[in-house]
Amino acid sequence: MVSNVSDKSYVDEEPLTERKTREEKKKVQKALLQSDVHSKSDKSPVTVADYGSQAIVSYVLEKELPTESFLLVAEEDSGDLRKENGQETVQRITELVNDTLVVEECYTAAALSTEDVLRAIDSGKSEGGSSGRHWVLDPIDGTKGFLRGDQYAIALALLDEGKVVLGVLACPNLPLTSFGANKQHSSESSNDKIGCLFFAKVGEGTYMQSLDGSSPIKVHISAIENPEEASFFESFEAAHSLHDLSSAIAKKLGVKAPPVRIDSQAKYGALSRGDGAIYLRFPHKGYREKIWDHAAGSIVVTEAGGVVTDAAGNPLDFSKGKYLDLDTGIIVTNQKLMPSLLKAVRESIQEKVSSL
Ligand SMILES: Nc1ncnc2c1ncn2[C@@H]1O[C@H](COP(=O)(O)O)[C@@H](OP(=O)(O)O)[C@H]1O
Ligand SMILES: [Mg+2]
Ligand SMILES: [Mg+2]
Ligand SMILES: [Mg+2]
Repeated sequence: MVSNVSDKSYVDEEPLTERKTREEKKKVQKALLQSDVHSKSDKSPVTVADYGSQAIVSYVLEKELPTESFLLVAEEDSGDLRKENGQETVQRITELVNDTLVVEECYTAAALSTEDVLRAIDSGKSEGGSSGRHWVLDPIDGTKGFLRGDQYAIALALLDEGKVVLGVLACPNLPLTSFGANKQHSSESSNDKIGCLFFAKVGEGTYMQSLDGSSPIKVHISAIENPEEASFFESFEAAHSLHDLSSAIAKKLGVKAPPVRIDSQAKYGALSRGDGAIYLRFPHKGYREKIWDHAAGSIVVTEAGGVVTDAAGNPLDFSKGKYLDLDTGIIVTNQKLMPSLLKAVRESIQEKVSSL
């Protein structure tokens, strides 16, 4: 639920020229991506944009925070790029990074070398943990969505003594107005202005602004108490979350709307402004969730009044290093719906186990 709907600039339709520019940019983006996609050892995709984003955020954070001891836990590393056949890709990333930094005038003094870029990527090698402060970065969350031209997010959080105290989520393809059960998953289908930035600091609430810089507005999670009126989010990718289990849970709960499937932590952002009321995530057996996939999103939701837990109702523990130790899955909703959601989750999991 957006708390200040009187801000007209926020809900205006995108002018035709801007929409054309956006469509042009997307065409360029797609053309770039064809040759710039690689496969990691776990078979997941990584692109020059993932590496470039990590290099830029890491470089800028270190420049902006010179007095802090700088520890960063980030998804990507330079291992594959340093191999013999990685040279061309590093060159490409370095060009993209320099082109991007040039836009920000204060970073134009000297172009970064390929070694500077590799070093910036590798600044993200911290393991995290329960002591001190750690930045946590997913340079592109939802790479598969990014490749499809759908939703993705750049997700940055700050951990202090293992607790998330700050979160920023940039969602370049998320419409500024609602993105719920009544909208299709692809931003191509929408005439709304797109590009949202969510940010939350512990104790201070969650705010959203457009990525091109409108003034921030405070956002709140849905206040829906009746599950029949609720809609729920889940991963677009069936490989990332058990769609049949979430469908059983939704049915048990009485949710009528079909699932809204979108990629990335854009789900947390959309939830924080009340686009839907529930987020269900049940990875296939054996998958271990990483902190960068949830740190920023979880504070964006909790500061907007939501609750984020594992399937047993435990809060997420970000103090154990790179991985989250979870009971089965992650569920998110408002405080009123959480008890009945937990009950539906528990019963559906039991039924699934006993049917095996
Ligand atoms: N088998 C799996 N099960 C659950 N999550 C997975 C997965 N394989 C990859 N992921 C994670 O799911 C994230 C995307 O989440 P979503 O499904 O909500 O879009 C990926 O982030 P990246 O795209 O940053 O690698 C990746 O970390
Ligand atoms: Mg990835
Ligand atoms: Mg991710
Ligand atoms: Mg990623």
